[in-house]
Amino acid sequence: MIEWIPDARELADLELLLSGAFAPLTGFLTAAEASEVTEHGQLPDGGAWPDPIALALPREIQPEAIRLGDRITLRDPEGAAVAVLTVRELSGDGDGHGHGYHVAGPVEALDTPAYGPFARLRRTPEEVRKELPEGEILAVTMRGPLDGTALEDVAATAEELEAAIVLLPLVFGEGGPAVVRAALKAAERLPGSTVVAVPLAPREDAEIDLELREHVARNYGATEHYAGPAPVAIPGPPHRRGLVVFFTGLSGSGKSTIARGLRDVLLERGGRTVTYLDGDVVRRMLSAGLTFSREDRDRNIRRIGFVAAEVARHGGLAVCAPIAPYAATRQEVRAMAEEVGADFLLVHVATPLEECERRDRKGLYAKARAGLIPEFTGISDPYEEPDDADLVIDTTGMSVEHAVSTVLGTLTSGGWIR
Ligand SMILES: Nc1ncnc2c1ncn2[C@@H]1O[C@H](COP(=O)(O)OS(=O)(=O)O)[C@@H](OP(=O)(O)O)[C@H]1O
Ligand SMILES: Nc1ncnc2c1ncn2[C@@H]1O[C@H](COP(=O)(O)OP(=O)(O)O)[C@@H](O)[C@H]1O
Repeated sequence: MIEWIPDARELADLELLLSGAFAPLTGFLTAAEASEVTEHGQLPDGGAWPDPIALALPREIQPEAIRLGDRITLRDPEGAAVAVLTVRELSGDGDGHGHGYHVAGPVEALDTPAYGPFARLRRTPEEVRKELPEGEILAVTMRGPLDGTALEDVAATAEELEAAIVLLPLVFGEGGPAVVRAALKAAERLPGSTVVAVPLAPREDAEIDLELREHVARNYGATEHYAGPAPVAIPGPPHRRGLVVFFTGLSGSGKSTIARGLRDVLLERGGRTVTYLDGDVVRRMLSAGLTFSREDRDRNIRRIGFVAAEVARHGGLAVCAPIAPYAATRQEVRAMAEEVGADFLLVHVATPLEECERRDRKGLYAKARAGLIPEFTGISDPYEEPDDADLVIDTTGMSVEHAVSTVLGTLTSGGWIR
């Protein structure tokens, strides 16, 4: 049976497809529907629709594994089966790894109990419409608090139209619960108003975002839509934000030595909590039993990324120092950190192979050259040089202290430490 976990944005769209908030859509769009939407802002039947709601085939699933008519289970990250999608179309010009493919088809809800913050406020348009009074309905979509002016505007508009008010906090990502709290607060000032949480992920294009908000509002019974002001994003200062410092480089390049030195200096200075995910400790605990195949290296790096992002989610500073030879996997870890609102710093310890091999502290290169260790990075296994490093250090002829203070300099100039 084929099943997977769509990404956060796809899951949010899925919830709206299932609840009817994306009506008339009942599933993920085919390529033809999507191009009609993108080019003409409408569905093939002529109805206006702003955004191609698409579902990507995950890289680990081969396109050949998908057949028309297959029923695919879609799960949330905690494993709960959320919906079944019946495949109507598989489209795309993938690169052979399933990348670039999209799966289209109708979705059906499974009877999954709702959980998550404010789950009780995530109600379907049908339920909400039933409870609303006859007459005008003013729906307010919000991505942040309603300031005083906006509150006055909403109250005045509702009065003028003699409309009932529905507040629709648009919840997506870490900031979701705060938007619902803002809506509940606004509701106290707007008597008779109803609050319904809607998992609508923001769209990059402001016009599309607004149109989509209007569609959702209409489905919730709105005769009039008020788009709440865009939130003023004030990210905390860098020294309070979570940070992942991720060293990558060949074996013997100096990653662990610099990472340990950095950890020690940070602990001596104080002011930040530090978690050092030592490569050996990770391989012994988190990744026990994994080999050095591409799949296992990727698993290892994703596990490190997961833990580091959890540390950073709470404002901590995580230092990691695996080889991490694959660019795409390093990119995934960067995305994991950024998804929780943390910063990510990639440090490429670019000591050349010759120098690493000359050091050969553990005698591994000699063994690898002798063919005793298969798939050894740099000898018989690839290392993809980063082109997105925030800092590059070649430690050849450099003291350890100098290398550590170079990283420390970057942290200071970026404001992560004071
Ligand atoms: N085949 C092969 N290739 C590379 N390295 C090997 C291999 N087998 C064992 N070792 C030892 O394992 C250390 C690298 O582990 P990592 O977890 O950092 O590797 S990876 O990021 O998952 O690729 C690495 O340690 P460091 O020298 O600290 O980098 C090696 O000592
Ligand atoms: N400037 C430097 N920075 C880091 N390590 C250095 C430096 N100069 C020499 N070395 C030596 O290089 C070796 C690097 O080993 P290690 O830190 O375990 O590398 P990795 O974790 O990348 O495998 C150590 O023996 C270390 O003393």
